[in-house]
Amino acid sequence: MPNLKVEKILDDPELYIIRVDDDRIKYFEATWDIPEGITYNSYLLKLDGAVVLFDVSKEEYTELFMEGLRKVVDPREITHIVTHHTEPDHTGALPAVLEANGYRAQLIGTTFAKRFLEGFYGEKVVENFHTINDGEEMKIGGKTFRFITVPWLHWPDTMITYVVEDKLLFSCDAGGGYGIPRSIDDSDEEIVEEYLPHVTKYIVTVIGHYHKYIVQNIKKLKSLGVVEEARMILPGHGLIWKKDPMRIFEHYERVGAGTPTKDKVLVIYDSMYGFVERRMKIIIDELRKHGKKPVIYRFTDKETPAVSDILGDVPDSEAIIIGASTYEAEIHPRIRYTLYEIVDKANYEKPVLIVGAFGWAGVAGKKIETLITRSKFDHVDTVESRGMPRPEDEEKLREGVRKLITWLS
Ligand SMILES: Cc1cc2nc3c(=O)[nH]c(=O)nc-3n(C[C@H](O)[C@H](O)[C@H](O)COP(=O)(O)O)c2cc1C
Repeated sequence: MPNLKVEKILDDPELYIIRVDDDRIKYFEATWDIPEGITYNSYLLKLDGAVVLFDVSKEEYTELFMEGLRKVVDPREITHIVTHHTEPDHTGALPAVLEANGYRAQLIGTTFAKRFLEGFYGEKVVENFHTINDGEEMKIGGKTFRFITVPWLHWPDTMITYVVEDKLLFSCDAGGGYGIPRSIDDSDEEIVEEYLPHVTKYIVTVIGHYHKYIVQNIKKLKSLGVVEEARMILPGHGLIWKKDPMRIFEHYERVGAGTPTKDKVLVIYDSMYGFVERRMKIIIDELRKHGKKPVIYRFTDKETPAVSDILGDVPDSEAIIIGASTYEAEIHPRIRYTLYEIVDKANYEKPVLIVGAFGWAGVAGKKIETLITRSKFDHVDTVESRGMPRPEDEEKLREGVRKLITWLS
Protein backbone atom coordinates (compact mmCIF):
# COMPACT_ATOMS: atom_id res chain seq x y z
CA MET A 1 0.00 0.00 0.00
CA PRO A 2 1.26 3.51 -0.76
CA ASN A 3 2.95 5.01 2.23
CA LEU A 4 3.23 8.58 3.48
CA LYS A 5 6.43 10.15 4.84
CA VAL A 6 6.18 13.56 6.45
CA GLU A 7 9.43 14.82 7.90
CA LYS A 8 10.97 18.08 8.97
CA ILE A 9 14.08 18.68 6.86
CA LEU A 10 15.25 21.97 8.39
CA ASP A 11 14.42 24.07 11.44
CA ASP A 12 15.60 27.33 9.96
CA PRO A 13 13.92 27.96 7.63
CA GLU A 14 11.17 25.56 8.65
CA LEU A 15 11.04 23.06 5.80
CA TYR A 16 9.10 19.82 5.47
CA ILE A 17 8.82 17.02 2.94
CA ILE A 18 5.47 15.36 2.25
CA ARG A 19 6.41 12.20 0.34
CA VAL A 20 3.97 9.70 -1.12
CA ASP A 21 5.68 6.34 -1.71
CA ASP A 22 3.89 4.70 -4.62
CA ASP A 23 4.50 0.96 -4.48
CA ARG A 24 1.23 0.23 -6.29
CA ILE A 25 2.34 1.60 -9.65
CA LYS A 26 3.55 -0.95 -12.19
CA TYR A 27 4.13 1.06 -15.36
CA PHE A 28 5.19 4.68 -15.09
CA GLU A 29 3.48 6.77 -17.78
CA ALA A 30 1.58 3.55 -18.59
CA THR A 31 4.76 2.27 -20.28
CA TRP A 32 7.86 1.83 -18.12
CA ASP A 33 8.05 -1.19 -15.81
CA ILE A 34 9.05 0.02 -12.39
CA PRO A 35 8.79 -2.77 -9.85
CA GLU A 36 10.98 -0.48 -7.71
CA GLY A 37 8.08 2.04 -7.44
CA ILE A 38 8.42 5.80 -7.24
CA THR A 39 7.92 8.64 -4.76
CA TYR A 40 6.12 11.93 -5.32
CA ASN A 41 7.85 14.61 -3.25
CA SER A 42 6.20 17.84 -2.19
CA TYR A 43 7.84 20.42 0.06
CA LEU A 44 6.42 22.99 2.45
CA LEU A 45 8.38 26.04 3.56
CA LYS A 46 7.12 28.15 6.48
CA LEU A 47 8.45 31.70 6.47
CA ASP A 48 7.61 35.02 8.12
CA GLY A 49 4.11 35.77 6.92
CA ALA A 50 4.21 33.23 4.08
CA VAL A 51 3.73 29.50 3.63
CA VAL A 52 5.00 28.12 0.35
CA LEU A 53 4.08 24.72 -1.07
CA PHE A 54 6.29 23.27 -3.83
CA ASP A 55 4.44 20.85 -6.13
CA VAL A 56 1.88 18.33 -4.88
CA SER A 57 1.08 14.69 -5.65
CA LYS A 58 -0.77 12.40 -8.05
CA GLU A 59 -4.59 12.59 -8.13
CA GLU A 60 -4.93 8.95 -7.09
CA TYR A 61 -3.24 9.78 -3.77
CA THR A 62 -5.00 13.07 -3.06
CA GLU A 63 -6.47 11.87 0.23
CA LEU A 64 -3.15 10.53 1.46
CA PHE A 65 -1.38 13.71 0.40
CA MET A 66 -3.96 15.94 2.14
CA GLU A 67 -3.50 13.87 5.31
CA GLY A 68 0.25 14.57 5.14
CA LEU A 69 -0.23 18.25 4.35
CA ARG A 70 -2.60 18.73 7.29
CA LYS A 71 0.04 17.24 9.60
CA VAL A 72 2.25 20.25 8.96
CA VAL A 73 -0.10 23.10 8.07
CA ASP A 74 -3.70 24.20 7.89
CA PRO A 75 -4.15 24.33 4.06
CA ARG A 76 -5.86 27.73 4.41
CA GLU A 77 -2.54 29.19 5.59
CA ILE A 78 -0.73 28.38 2.33
CA THR A 79 0.06 31.67 0.58
CA HIS A 80 1.97 30.42 -2.49
CA ILE A 81 2.05 27.22 -4.51
CA VAL A 82 5.01 26.79 -6.85
CA THR A 83 4.33 24.49 -9.80
CA HIS A 84 7.66 23.52 -11.31
CA HIS A 85 6.22 21.11 -13.87
CA THR A 86 2.57 20.30 -14.55
CA GLU A 87 2.72 16.57 -15.30
CA PRO A 88 -0.11 15.12 -13.22
CA ASP A 89 2.21 13.08 -10.97
CA HIS A 90 3.12 16.49 -9.46
CA THR A 91 -0.19 18.33 -9.88
CA GLY A 92 -3.06 15.82 -9.67
CA ALA A 93 -3.91 16.79 -6.09
CA LEU A 94 -3.81 20.52 -6.89
CA PRO A 95 -7.57 21.11 -7.27
CA ALA A 96 -8.18 19.50 -3.86
CA VAL A 97 -5.38 21.55 -2.26
CA LEU A 98 -6.81 24.77 -3.69
CA GLU A 99 -10.31 23.82 -2.56
CA ALA A 100 -9.04 23.24 1.00
CA ASN A 101 -7.07 26.48 0.75
CA GLY A 102 -10.16 28.48 -0.25
CA TYR A 103 -8.30 29.58 -3.40
CA ARG A 104 -6.27 32.05 -1.31
CA ALA A 105 -2.82 30.97 -2.52
CA GLN A 106 -1.10 32.46 -5.50
CA LEU A 107 0.18 29.91 -8.01
CA ILE A 108 3.62 30.48 -9.50
CA GLY A 109 4.91 28.90 -12.70
CA THR A 110 5.87 29.42 -16.34
CA THR A 111 3.53 30.56 -19.13
CA PHE A 112 3.39 26.96 -20.33
CA ALA A 113 2.55 25.76 -16.82
CA LYS A 114 -0.43 28.12 -16.63
CA ARG A 115 -1.69 26.93 -20.01
CA PHE A 116 -1.24 23.25 -19.19
CA LEU A 117 -2.84 23.52 -15.73
CA GLU A 118 -5.86 25.25 -17.24
CA GLY A 119 -6.11 22.43 -19.77
CA PHE A 120 -5.86 19.70 -17.13
CA TYR A 121 -7.96 21.18 -14.31
CA GLY A 122 -9.98 24.12 -15.67
CA GLU A 123 -9.92 27.92 -15.46
CA LYS A 124 -10.58 28.27 -11.72
CA VAL A 125 -7.27 26.63 -10.82
CA VAL A 126 -5.29 29.36 -12.61
CA GLU A 127 -7.39 32.38 -11.57
CA ASN A 128 -4.64 33.61 -9.24
CA PHE A 129 -1.53 32.70 -11.24
CA HIS A 130 1.75 34.59 -11.38
CA THR A 131 3.67 33.85 -14.58
CA ILE A 132 7.43 34.04 -14.11
CA ASN A 133 10.10 35.09 -16.56
CA ASP A 134 13.34 33.14 -16.70
CA GLY A 135 15.62 34.34 -13.87
CA GLU A 136 12.89 36.39 -12.20
CA GLU A 137 13.23 36.98 -8.47
CA MET A 138 10.36 37.41 -6.03
CA LYS A 139 10.50 38.35 -2.36
CA ILE A 140 8.32 35.95 -0.37
CA GLY A 141 8.32 35.82 3.44
CA GLY A 142 11.56 37.80 3.58
CA LYS A 143 13.42 35.44 1.24
CA THR A 144 14.49 35.78 -2.37
CA PHE A 145 12.98 33.18 -4.67
CA ARG A 146 14.77 32.93 -8.00
CA PHE A 147 12.89 31.05 -10.72
CA ILE A 148 14.94 29.54 -13.53
CA THR A 149 13.37 27.84 -16.53
CA VAL A 150 14.83 24.48 -17.59
CA PRO A 151 12.72 23.67 -20.67
CA TRP A 152 12.39 20.00 -21.67
CA LEU A 153 13.50 18.76 -18.27
CA HIS A 154 11.15 17.22 -18.84
CA TRP A 155 8.32 19.19 -20.48
CA PRO A 156 8.40 22.68 -22.04
CA ASP A 157 6.82 24.04 -18.82
CA THR A 158 9.62 23.11 -16.46
CA MET A 159 11.41 25.44 -14.06
CA ILE A 160 13.30 25.19 -10.79
CA THR A 161 13.32 27.44 -7.73
CA TYR A 162 16.39 28.62 -5.89
CA VAL A 163 15.90 30.18 -2.46
CA VAL A 164 18.91 32.47 -2.49
CA GLU A 165 19.52 33.17 1.24
CA ASP A 166 19.21 29.49 2.23
CA LYS A 167 20.78 28.03 -0.95
CA LEU A 168 17.92 25.58 -1.44
CA LEU A 169 17.34 24.23 -4.93
CA PHE A 170 13.87 22.81 -5.60
CA SER A 171 14.39 20.94 -8.84
CA CYS A 172 11.27 18.80 -9.48
CA ASP A 173 11.97 16.19 -12.21
CA ALA A 174 15.60 17.28 -12.65
CA GLY A 175 17.59 15.34 -10.07
CA GLY A 176 14.83 12.78 -9.57
CA GLY A 177 14.78 9.02 -9.94
CA TYR A 178 12.60 5.91 -9.65
CA GLY A 179 12.58 3.79 -6.53
CA ILE A 180 11.38 4.19 -2.96
CA PRO A 181 14.57 4.85 -0.99
CA ARG A 182 14.46 3.82 2.65
CA SER A 183 15.63 7.26 3.72
CA ILE A 184 14.64 10.72 2.54
CA ASP A 185 18.18 11.97 1.86
CA ASP A 186 21.61 10.88 0.63
CA SER A 187 23.29 10.49 4.03
CA ASP A 188 23.53 6.67 3.80
CA GLU A 189 25.95 5.60 1.05
CA GLU A 190 24.44 2.11 0.77
CA ILE A 191 21.03 3.62 0.00
CA VAL A 192 22.56 5.99 -2.56
CA GLU A 193 24.38 3.13 -4.34
CA GLU A 194 21.14 1.15 -4.52
CA TYR A 195 19.24 4.17 -5.77
CA LEU A 196 21.51 5.54 -8.53
CA PRO A 197 20.72 2.81 -11.14
CA HIS A 198 17.04 3.73 -10.70
CA VAL A 199 18.01 7.34 -11.41
CA THR A 200 19.70 6.31 -14.66
CA LYS A 201 16.64 4.32 -15.70
CA TYR A 202 14.43 7.30 -14.84
CA ILE A 203 16.59 9.73 -16.83
CA VAL A 204 16.57 7.56 -19.96
CA THR A 205 12.90 6.57 -19.92
CA VAL A 206 11.47 9.90 -18.80
CA ILE A 207 13.83 12.59 -20.08
CA GLY A 208 15.79 10.48 -22.56
CA HIS A 209 14.02 11.73 -25.65
CA TYR A 210 15.32 15.20 -24.78
CA HIS A 211 18.64 14.13 -23.29
CA LYS A 212 20.65 16.87 -25.01
CA TYR A 213 18.67 19.33 -22.87
CA ILE A 214 19.98 17.66 -19.71
CA VAL A 215 23.52 18.68 -20.53
CA GLN A 216 22.38 22.10 -21.81
CA ASN A 217 20.27 22.93 -18.75
CA ILE A 218 22.84 21.74 -16.23
CA LYS A 219 25.38 23.95 -18.02
CA LYS A 220 22.93 26.84 -17.64
CA LEU A 221 22.43 26.19 -13.90
CA LYS A 222 26.19 25.87 -13.41
CA SER A 223 26.84 29.15 -15.19
CA LEU A 224 24.36 30.77 -12.80
CA GLY A 225 26.34 29.30 -9.91
CA VAL A 226 23.33 27.64 -8.31
CA VAL A 227 24.53 24.04 -8.62
CA GLU A 228 27.89 24.56 -6.89
CA GLU A 229 26.36 26.88 -4.34
CA ALA A 230 23.31 24.76 -3.43
CA ARG A 231 23.31 23.45 0.11
CA MET A 232 20.49 21.07 -0.70
CA ILE A 233 18.82 19.77 -3.85
CA LEU A 234 15.18 18.84 -3.37
CA PRO A 235 13.76 16.91 -6.33
CA GLY A 236 10.19 15.85 -7.06
CA HIS A 237 11.06 12.13 -6.94
CA GLY A 238 13.44 10.09 -4.82
CA LEU A 239 16.25 11.22 -2.54
CA ILE A 240 17.02 14.73 -1.31
CA TRP A 241 20.70 15.58 -1.86
CA LYS A 242 22.27 17.33 1.12
CA LYS A 243 25.46 15.42 2.00
CA ASP A 244 26.76 15.82 -1.56
CA PRO A 245 24.34 17.98 -3.61
CA MET A 246 26.68 18.14 -6.64
CA ARG A 247 26.64 14.36 -6.99
CA ILE A 248 23.15 14.09 -8.46
CA PHE A 249 23.79 16.65 -11.20
CA GLU A 250 27.14 15.04 -11.96
CA HIS A 251 25.28 11.75 -12.35
CA TYR A 252 22.74 13.43 -14.64
CA GLU A 253 25.56 14.91 -16.71
CA ARG A 254 27.26 11.52 -17.06
CA VAL A 255 24.04 9.88 -18.20
CA GLY A 256 23.25 12.77 -20.55
CA ALA A 257 26.70 12.51 -22.09
CA GLY A 258 26.64 8.69 -22.19
CA THR A 259 29.92 8.34 -20.29
CA PRO A 260 30.86 4.62 -20.54
CA THR A 261 31.76 2.24 -17.74
CA LYS A 262 34.97 0.47 -18.72
CA ASP A 263 34.42 -2.83 -20.59
CA LYS A 264 30.63 -2.84 -20.25
CA VAL A 265 29.00 -4.16 -23.44
CA LEU A 266 25.23 -4.39 -23.70
CA VAL A 267 24.02 -7.56 -25.43
CA ILE A 268 20.34 -7.79 -26.40
CA TYR A 269 18.74 -10.59 -28.40
CA ASP A 270 15.63 -12.62 -29.11
CA SER A 271 15.62 -16.33 -29.75
CA MET A 272 12.53 -18.43 -30.47
CA TYR A 273 14.20 -21.79 -31.07
CA GLY A 274 17.81 -21.18 -30.09
CA PHE A 275 19.45 -20.27 -33.44
CA VAL A 276 20.19 -16.65 -32.54
CA GLU A 277 21.18 -17.79 -29.09
CA ARG A 278 23.86 -20.16 -30.45
CA ARG A 279 25.36 -17.20 -32.26
CA MET A 280 25.19 -15.02 -29.18
CA LYS A 281 27.02 -17.62 -27.09
CA ILE A 282 29.93 -17.38 -29.53
CA ILE A 283 29.74 -13.57 -29.37
CA ILE A 284 29.71 -13.55 -25.56
CA ASP A 285 32.62 -16.00 -25.44
CA GLU A 286 34.68 -13.78 -27.75
CA LEU A 287 33.78 -10.68 -25.73
CA ARG A 288 34.95 -12.31 -22.51
CA LYS A 289 38.20 -13.43 -24.16
CA HIS A 290 38.88 -9.74 -24.75
CA GLY A 291 38.17 -8.85 -21.13
CA LYS A 292 34.78 -7.31 -21.84
CA LYS A 293 31.91 -7.59 -19.37
CA PRO A 294 28.69 -8.30 -21.24
CA VAL A 295 25.38 -7.29 -19.67
CA ILE A 296 22.86 -9.63 -21.31
CA TYR A 297 19.13 -9.28 -21.96
CA ARG A 298 17.35 -12.04 -23.87
CA PHE A 299 13.80 -12.45 -25.11
CA THR A 300 12.88 -16.13 -25.29
CA ASP A 301 9.76 -18.24 -24.79
CA LYS A 302 10.53 -18.12 -21.07
CA GLU A 303 11.85 -14.61 -20.43
CA THR A 304 10.86 -11.09 -21.33
CA PRO A 305 13.10 -8.47 -19.78
CA ALA A 306 11.70 -5.00 -19.18
CA VAL A 307 12.59 -2.57 -21.96
CA SER A 308 12.91 0.14 -19.29
CA ASP A 309 15.76 -1.87 -17.67
CA ILE A 310 17.48 -2.30 -21.04
CA LEU A 311 17.23 1.45 -21.68
CA GLY A 312 18.81 2.12 -18.28
CA ASP A 313 21.85 0.09 -19.33
CA VAL A 314 22.50 1.95 -22.60
CA PRO A 315 24.13 5.23 -21.44
CA ASP A 316 27.12 3.71 -19.66
CA SER A 317 27.78 0.86 -22.08
CA GLU A 318 30.83 1.07 -24.33
CA ALA A 319 29.03 -0.70 -27.17
CA ILE A 320 25.86 -2.61 -28.03
CA ILE A 321 25.43 -5.98 -29.70
CA ILE A 322 21.98 -6.78 -31.06
CA GLY A 323 20.94 -10.27 -32.05
CA ALA A 324 17.67 -10.77 -33.94
CA SER A 325 15.80 -13.30 -35.97
CA THR A 326 13.85 -12.47 -39.09
CA TYR A 327 10.15 -12.69 -38.33
CA GLU A 328 7.55 -12.35 -41.09
CA ALA A 329 9.99 -10.38 -43.23
CA GLU A 330 10.67 -8.05 -40.30
CA ILE A 331 12.86 -7.73 -37.19
CA HIS A 332 11.52 -9.96 -34.39
CA PRO A 333 8.76 -7.90 -32.69
CA ARG A 334 10.43 -7.73 -29.25
CA ILE A 335 13.71 -6.48 -30.70
CA ARG A 336 11.88 -4.14 -33.08
CA TYR A 337 10.12 -2.42 -30.17
CA THR A 338 13.26 -2.40 -28.00
CA LEU A 339 15.33 -0.89 -30.81
CA TYR A 340 12.70 1.71 -31.58
CA GLU A 341 12.81 2.85 -27.94
CA ILE A 342 16.63 2.76 -27.79
CA VAL A 343 16.94 4.96 -30.85
CA ASP A 344 14.27 7.32 -29.53
CA LYS A 345 15.16 7.50 -25.83
CA ALA A 346 18.79 6.46 -25.57
CA ASN A 347 20.29 7.70 -28.81
CA TYR A 348 24.04 7.82 -28.16
CA GLU A 349 27.16 7.78 -30.27
CA LYS A 350 28.17 4.19 -29.52
CA PRO A 351 29.27 1.32 -31.81
CA VAL A 352 26.76 -1.40 -32.64
CA LEU A 353 27.36 -4.93 -33.91
CA ILE A 354 24.36 -6.69 -35.48
CA VAL A 355 23.85 -10.45 -35.48
CA GLY A 356 21.04 -12.14 -37.39
CA ALA A 357 19.53 -15.57 -38.05
CA PHE A 358 16.87 -16.47 -40.60
CA GLY A 359 15.13 -19.45 -42.15
CA TRP A 360 14.89 -18.60 -45.84
CA ALA A 361 15.49 -14.89 -46.52
CA GLY A 362 17.04 -12.72 -43.83
CA VAL A 363 15.90 -9.11 -43.60
CA ALA A 364 16.27 -8.36 -39.87
CA GLY A 365 19.98 -7.48 -40.18
CA LYS A 366 19.44 -4.99 -43.00
CA LYS A 367 16.45 -3.40 -41.26
CA ILE A 368 18.40 -2.96 -38.02
CA GLU A 369 21.30 -1.52 -40.01
CA THR A 370 18.95 1.07 -41.54
CA LEU A 371 17.64 2.06 -38.10
CA ILE A 372 21.15 2.32 -36.70
CA THR A 373 22.56 4.34 -39.60
CA ARG A 374 19.73 6.86 -39.17
CA SER A 375 20.56 7.27 -35.46
CA LYS A 376 23.63 8.55 -33.63
CA PHE A 377 24.89 4.99 -33.15
CA ASP A 378 27.75 3.76 -35.34
CA HIS A 379 27.30 0.60 -37.37
CA VAL A 380 30.33 -1.68 -37.03
CA ASP A 381 29.25 -4.84 -38.86
CA THR A 382 26.31 -7.14 -39.58
CA VAL A 383 26.82 -10.89 -39.37
CA GLU A 384 23.71 -12.71 -40.54
CA SER A 385 23.19 -16.26 -41.79
CA ARG A 386 20.68 -19.07 -42.19
CA GLY A 387 19.76 -21.68 -39.63
CA MET A 388 22.44 -23.30 -37.52
CA PRO A 389 25.76 -21.41 -37.35
CA ARG A 390 28.44 -23.28 -39.36
CA PRO A 391 32.21 -23.04 -38.62
CA GLU A 392 32.53 -20.26 -41.23
CA ASP A 393 29.70 -18.34 -39.49
CA GLU A 394 31.47 -18.76 -36.16
CA GLU A 395 34.62 -17.23 -37.63
CA LYS A 396 32.61 -14.26 -38.98
CA LEU A 397 30.94 -13.75 -35.59
CA ARG A 398 34.28 -13.75 -33.77
CA GLU A 399 35.70 -11.42 -36.41
CA GLY A 400 32.71 -9.08 -35.83
CA VAL A 401 33.54 -8.89 -32.12
CA ARG A 402 37.21 -8.23 -32.91
CA LYS A 403 36.16 -5.34 -35.21
CA LEU A 404 34.09 -3.93 -32.36
CA ILE A 405 37.03 -4.23 -29.96
CA THR A 406 39.28 -2.42 -32.46
CA TRP A 407 36.62 0.29 -32.81
CA LEU A 408 36.68 0.79 -29.04
CA SER A 409 40.45 0.91 -28.69
C1 LIG B 1 6.63 -16.76 -36.92
C2 LIG B 1 7.91 -16.89 -37.65
C3 LIG B 1 8.14 -16.10 -38.74
C4 LIG B 1 9.33 -16.22 -39.46
N1 LIG B 1 9.51 -15.43 -40.54
C5 LIG B 1 10.64 -15.58 -41.29
C6 LIG B 1 10.86 -14.78 -42.44
O1 LIG B 1 10.06 -13.93 -42.80
N2 LIG B 1 12.00 -14.96 -43.15
C7 LIG B 1 12.92 -15.91 -42.79
O2 LIG B 1 13.93 -16.05 -43.46
N3 LIG B 1 12.74 -16.66 -41.69
C8 LIG B 1 11.64 -16.53 -40.93
N4 LIG B 1 11.45 -17.29 -39.82
C9 LIG B 1 12.48 -18.27 -39.44
C10 LIG B 1 13.43 -17.75 -38.38
O3 LIG B 1 13.95 -16.50 -38.73
C11 LIG B 1 14.57 -18.71 -38.19
O4 LIG B 1 14.06 -19.96 -37.81
C12 LIG B 1 15.63 -18.24 -37.22
O5 LIG B 1 16.70 -19.13 -37.23
C13 LIG B 1 15.04 -18.18 -35.82
O6 LIG B 1 16.04 -18.01 -34.87
P1 LIG B 1 15.69 -18.28 -33.33
O7 LIG B 1 15.36 -19.73 -33.20
O8 LIG B 1 16.89 -17.90 -32.56
O9 LIG B 1 14.53 -17.42 -33.02
C14 LIG B 1 10.28 -17.18 -39.07
C15 LIG B 1 10.06 -17.96 -37.96
C16 LIG B 1 8.87 -17.83 -37.26
C17 LIG B 1 8.65 -18.70 -36.06
